[in-house]
Parts: sequence; structure tokens; C-alpha cells
Amino acid sequence: MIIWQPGEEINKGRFIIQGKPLGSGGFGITYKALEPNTGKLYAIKTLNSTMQLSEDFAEEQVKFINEALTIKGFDHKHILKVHEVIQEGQLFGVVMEYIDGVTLFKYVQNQGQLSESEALLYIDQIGQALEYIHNKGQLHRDIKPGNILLRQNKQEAVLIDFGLTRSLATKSMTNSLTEGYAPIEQYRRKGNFGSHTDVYALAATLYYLLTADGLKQEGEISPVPATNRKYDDEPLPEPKHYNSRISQRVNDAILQGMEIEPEKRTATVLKFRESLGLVVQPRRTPPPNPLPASEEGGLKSSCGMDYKKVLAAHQPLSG
Ligand SMILES: Nc1ncnc2c1ncn2[C@@H]1O[C@H](COP(=O)(O)OP(=O)(O)OP(=O)(O)O)[C@@H](O)[C@H]1O
Repeated sequence: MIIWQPGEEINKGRFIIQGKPLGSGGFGITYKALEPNTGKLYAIKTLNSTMQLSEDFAEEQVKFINEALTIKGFDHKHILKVHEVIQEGQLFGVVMEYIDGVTLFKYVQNQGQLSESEALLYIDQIGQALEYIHNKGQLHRDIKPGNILLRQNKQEAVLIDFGLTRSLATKSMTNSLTEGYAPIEQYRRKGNFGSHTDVYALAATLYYLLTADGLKQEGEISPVPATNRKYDDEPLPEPKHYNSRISQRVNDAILQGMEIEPEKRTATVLKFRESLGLVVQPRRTPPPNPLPASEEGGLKSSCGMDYKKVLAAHQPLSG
């Protein structure tokens, strides 16, 4: 099992691990690293210790690298930049832009409910990032305040963590999800997935930014999970219930974006942004075509390996 320690040199001394990990979650662990040659800071993500010990390690690492390949082709101001993939023993690390800032989740925990104008600014930015992703034929599927970083001292939101990103063409999805933000189709084995899937999570994120935890009782999840609404008849309190300063327009747009059934929900992120009053002129030019695969930024290996071929033979790492 490989857990990098503060001061440890990675990739033949190219990077030096800085302090404790930035964070870890269900499958990944993210480190802060310095590139001494340039003085630049990076974030490097690998699979975490649980995943390294799992029988599915090789398979999971392939998925992890594929996720990196997908994001590597993205170029958007509000999407985290992925630079390259490095290998250290049997472990692969994704080298990403380091962002000095806090997640929107932590920000709201510290500040409480945001003003409507501040919340809409971030939702507009992340909405534009999502439109870009959808135009590339992908769904993010894990939009939530904890996956959005705010750059320090700048009102600039950046979407991180693409662990659940899938092609729009994929009909059946794994059921990893975040309660409160995942729409009903993500609980179903073969759900009706589309842009509306990310609309639900974006609307739920706005709900959270404007209501914070609202009147949440201990043990409850805010916003009310889609399954509780659908099967336990637990209603979603309208945002205004928790925050009377929310305008009727924004209140209604959130509820429309969080409609349980996909068919009734706001269909696209552009329509959601319009319903919030964020798009003044309807767009007349068609969205740009996705680049053919061959033109997308392919991942370059610093040691000349073919990432698509590697890994299959890898066994779980032993501790
Ligand atoms: N590029 C980055 N720059 C700065 N901090 C980051 C960066 N990426 C992640 N972080 C920090 O690390 C924390 C954990 O992020 P990470 O994506 O590793 O895990 P997660 O989303 O909690 O879990 P998982 O991806 O395993 O489901 C984030 O909440 C954020 O605070």
C-alpha cells in the first residue's frame, strides 16, 4: 500500500509532497505537491488505501485513469485543469492544478446562507462549465457544494472531482451517488439520464447555498433526498421556507429544476440558467461541436507508456 508522506519525493524527485493530504474520500486521496524546478504547486490524486487493497484495484485504477483522460481534454475557466498522469510503482497519480481555496460546502458552513446574488454568481459559473461538459457529450453526475472549490479571495468557482463522469450515451450507470443531490434516475439501474440529471444536482446545490442547512434536524439530509420524496412522501420544503429573502423567481426555478421525474424537470442547464434570469439574450449561435477524439488532448506519459494498455495485469497492492 502506498501513502505518500510529507517531504517525500515523487516521480524521481520531480515533485515533493507538502504536508498532510488535502483530503480523501470514498476512492481517492489528494496530496499537495511542489515542483521544485518551477516552484509551482500541484494537487496529485491517487486511489486511496482501501482501494489499493481491494480486489478490484486494477479495474478501478483503469477507470480512474480514464476519468483523467476525459478531463484532460477539457479547457474551461471553471473546470479544474488536469495536467498529466504519473506512475510511482504500481500506483498512478493524476497531476492537477492546485487551487488555494475552500469548497462551497465549507464556505457555506462558515458563512451561513449566501445572498441570492452571490449564490447565483457561482451557479452561473458552474452552469457554464456544465454546458461545456454536456456539449462534449458527457455528464458530471456528482455536482454538489463539496465538489466545487472557491478560489481564495476571488469570486470564482471551479468544478473538481469527475469520479462519476460518464458519456451521455451510457444508458446504465453505477449507483454511486450523493444523497440530497442525486436525482431519482441515479437510484435506478436504467434511468432516464440526460442534461436534466446534472440540472437536478445544480438546482439542489443552489438550494443548499441559499438555505444552508435550513431547519435540518440531526440525522436529516439537506436537501431532502429524491428517494425520500418519491417513496416516503417526504416533501421538499420550498427554499423560501428557510430563507424569506429568496425571490419568487429563484424559488420557483429551483423547484422546477428539482422536479422528481426527469420528464417534468427543467431539461437543460441553459434553460435552468434562463429560468434564474442569468441569460439575458437567448443564444442564437449553435453550441460548438465536440472535438473528434483524435484532436482531444491525449494524455502524455512522462515515461512513454500507453495508459490504455497498462494496468490490466496489475494485482491489488499489498500493505
Ligand atoms: N485541485 C485541488 N486543489 C486544492 N484542493 C483540492 C483539489 N482537489 C481536491 N482538493 C481538496 O481535497 C478534498 C478532497 O478531494 P477529493 O476529490 O480527493 O476527494 P473527495 O471528493 O472527498 O472523494 P472521492 O473523490 O474519493 O469521492 C476536497 O474537498 C478539496 O478540499
